[in-house]
Amino acid sequence: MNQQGKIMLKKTNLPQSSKANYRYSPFTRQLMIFQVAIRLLLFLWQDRLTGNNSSRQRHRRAKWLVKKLLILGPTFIKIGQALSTRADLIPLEYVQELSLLQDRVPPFSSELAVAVIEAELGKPLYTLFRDFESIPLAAASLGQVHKARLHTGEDVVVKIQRPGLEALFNLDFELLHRLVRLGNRFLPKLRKYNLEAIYQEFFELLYQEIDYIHEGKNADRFRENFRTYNRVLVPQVYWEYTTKKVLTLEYVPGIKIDDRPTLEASQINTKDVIQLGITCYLKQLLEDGFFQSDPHPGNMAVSRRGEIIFYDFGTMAEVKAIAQDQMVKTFFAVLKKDTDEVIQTLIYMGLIEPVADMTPIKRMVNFLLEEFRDKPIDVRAFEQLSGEIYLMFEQQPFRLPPQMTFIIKSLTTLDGIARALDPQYNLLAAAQPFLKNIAFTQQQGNLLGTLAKQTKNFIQYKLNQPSRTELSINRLESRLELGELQVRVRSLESERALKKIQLGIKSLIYTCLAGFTLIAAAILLVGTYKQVALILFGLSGLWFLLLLKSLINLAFQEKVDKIIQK
Ligand SMILES: Nc1ncnc2c1ncn2[C@@H]1O[C@H](COP(=O)(O)OP(=O)(O)OP(=O)(O)O)[C@@H](O)[C@H]1O
Repeated sequence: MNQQGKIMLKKTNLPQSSKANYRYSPFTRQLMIFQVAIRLLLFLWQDRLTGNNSSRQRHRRAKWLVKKLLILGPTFIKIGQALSTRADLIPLEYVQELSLLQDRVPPFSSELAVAVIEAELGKPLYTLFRDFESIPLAAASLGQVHKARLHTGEDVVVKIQRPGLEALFNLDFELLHRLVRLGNRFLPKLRKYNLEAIYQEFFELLYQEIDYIHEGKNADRFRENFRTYNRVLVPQVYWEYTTKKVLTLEYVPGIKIDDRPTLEASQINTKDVIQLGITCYLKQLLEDGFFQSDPHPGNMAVSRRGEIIFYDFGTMAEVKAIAQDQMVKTFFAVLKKDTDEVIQTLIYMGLIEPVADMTPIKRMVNFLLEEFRDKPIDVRAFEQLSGEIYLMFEQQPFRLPPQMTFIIKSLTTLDGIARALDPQYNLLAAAQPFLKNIAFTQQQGNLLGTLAKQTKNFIQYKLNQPSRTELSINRLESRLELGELQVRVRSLESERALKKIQLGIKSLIYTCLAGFTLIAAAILLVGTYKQVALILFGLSGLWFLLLLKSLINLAFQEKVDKIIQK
């Protein structure tokens, strides 16, 4: 505080947002959003028409979209980031490009930050804080974090929402809803994607993120869940300095969790950090059913004493927690690659919906168990899996519950962090302490019984492991049984063949119509009906165009078939 009792605000050197308030007229904003949507649709239509649907082209289009989302600002940056976890909704190339979409939004000025604090807390800044650092510790698309000190001497961080953000969200979501309704009305092909449900999902998700009271409550719940873990730190919330747009938290500094050189220089055992990180995540997911759905490296840090600090509780997800003996059973089911048991647990947790034909889900879980059990999780392998799903569900879109996609994304992110710390690490080995912890700290007879039984079964299973030849025959057998590969592929093949026949017949009809109208027009032209002849010429032109479109579709279909057969 300076002599006049006012806090001096140093000017920040960081570039500041020119459009800090995001005030647009509804008309201008509608124009901006609709322009991007229409251009994207036209690009996609053009690619489809010209058969230019290569992965390179999709990357090009996705890069263009990322640029536009950045220009459209916070709402769209957040939607893009949320979409980047949805390999079940959008093509892989878009997933890859959108996952590079960072909150590269310049910070807003400290004067604006102070104005928000004073308006929200209803008091001048100097009565609230003894010190307030004008240069933010971090700035993202939704808000920025400033360090401050209370009059009682405690160091805190103040997270301030970007001015005008809520109004922008309201306007953008209203316009997006309008777009969804228009799409459903005029583009019937879009209906099968159930855009309304996707819109609702994103709407709820993003509105939660701009309510800091909600975030503070999440932080309290998370801290309570980890109260017996003395190596986990969750900053306290200062509720008297918190509103929907201002969140004041205890200042808990740390080293960024993936910063291996600094961790090693501070003599922190990185293997220990990995084990603790995995244990914390498994606990969140399995024991509490309440987990951080976006555990990126900025949301976790390590204290000088090796404790893990969690920041940011804006995006928490919930699943049904499972009983501990079920957890042990599932753990062994993963070890034994028992697809059915794993699926039963996923259904119970609400992560998979039981449907009549569980074949694709079984294939997916089987693939995951094969791919990831003993190896590091590789995003590319997940992409390969999504590729298979895309192929199978070309005609019938397949949606995973959002929680499942959060878990997959979280696991791949955590895996990336763990590998940055120790390239040799193994997920299952790192998960052992968690299992031991639940088995031996609770001392429940029931649980120990399950553990003993499962261990005995597992040893028996290991002893009865078939030879390599038997194993490959079994695998072939189970693949046939699981995927009913031949039957399904043939059914897709026959659907594609049917589509080609339809296109062939269409082309034939258009050829006949074009030929017939052209001849009729030529005959009438030499007679007295010149005006009718002109109309018929125009009509034959139209048939030619439709013929051209159907031939292009046919060529496109041929190309797709060739790619699939490769
Ligand atoms: N309690 C805290 N103590 C110390 N530093 C903190 C604290 N909370 C946040 N930070 C710092 O601020 C950064 C951003 O915080 P946080 O993730 O909560 O903000 P955000 O606006 O939600 O960002 P994003 O959306 O990118 O995750 C953290 O990475 C951390 O460096």
